Amino acid sequence: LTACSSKLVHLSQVHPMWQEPLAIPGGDRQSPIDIVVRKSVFDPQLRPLKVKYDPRTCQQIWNNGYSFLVEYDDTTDKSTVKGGPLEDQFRLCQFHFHWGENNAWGSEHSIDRRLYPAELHLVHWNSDKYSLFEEAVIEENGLAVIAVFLKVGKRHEGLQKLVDALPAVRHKDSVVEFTKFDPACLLPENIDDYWTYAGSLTTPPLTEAVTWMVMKQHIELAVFRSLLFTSAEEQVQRSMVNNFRVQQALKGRTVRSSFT
Ligand SMILES: CC#CCOc1ccc(CNS(N)(=O)=O)cc1
Ligand SMILES: [Zn+2]
Repeated sequence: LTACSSKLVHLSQVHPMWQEPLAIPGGDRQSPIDIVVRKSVFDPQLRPLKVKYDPRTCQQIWNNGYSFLVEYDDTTDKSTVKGGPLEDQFRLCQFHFHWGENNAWGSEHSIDRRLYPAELHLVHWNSDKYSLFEEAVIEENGLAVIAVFLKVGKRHEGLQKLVDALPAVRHKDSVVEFTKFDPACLLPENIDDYWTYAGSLTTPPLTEAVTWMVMKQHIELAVFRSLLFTSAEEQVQRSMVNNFRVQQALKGRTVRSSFT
């Protein structure tokens, strides 16, 4: 156990990939969580999500040693999400994935304890209230992340372009230009059915700034695990797998559903 400020952080919570900060901000709305379907509450006031993505805002892929991020130009409101549980408009800044070493696990959230082989996160920040991601990341209404579960299955044409670019970013800190990719192709057909709850980033800085929207419908693709955590120089190349955080306590939060 590590005592820090008023919070005791059990080291077993620490993900092997990185040491979690000793003082987790607040600590009563952490992510990810298991979504217990029978305990989720249908909220008829939840509107459909309105997603508008412009492929021209796609810029590059970056291997940050923990995942690979596809980064978008978020200096204008060209790629945004609003509606659903959101009071404001949120700009897309990047998307990335979490996956396991096999198909038995890899997702961060689970549905009635069911894990998926991987999970996509589309990260957005509140551009109605803040002018930069860095400002929004510490505000409780600052971020909105759309989570989509991935299952191993048929080839996904849209994603194949991304998978084909991954060998160029095999090593930590490598970046490759990547343009004209429409992230809407990663969304399931049905984005009206989702669960939503107040949570946090699942990677540092773990700030409790995220309105999560977890899609009920998953997408399918052939699997990728060709990435590395380590730089080219390091002798031992560790493959990048199991980059998910342990699940966190619900601490009394309610998970709402947009569907019955
Ligand atoms: C300032 C700053 C910063 C770090 O920015 C991010 C952005 C996205 C993420 C992804 N976290 S997750 N897995 O919850 O979507 C983490 C840190
Ligand atoms: Zn993530």
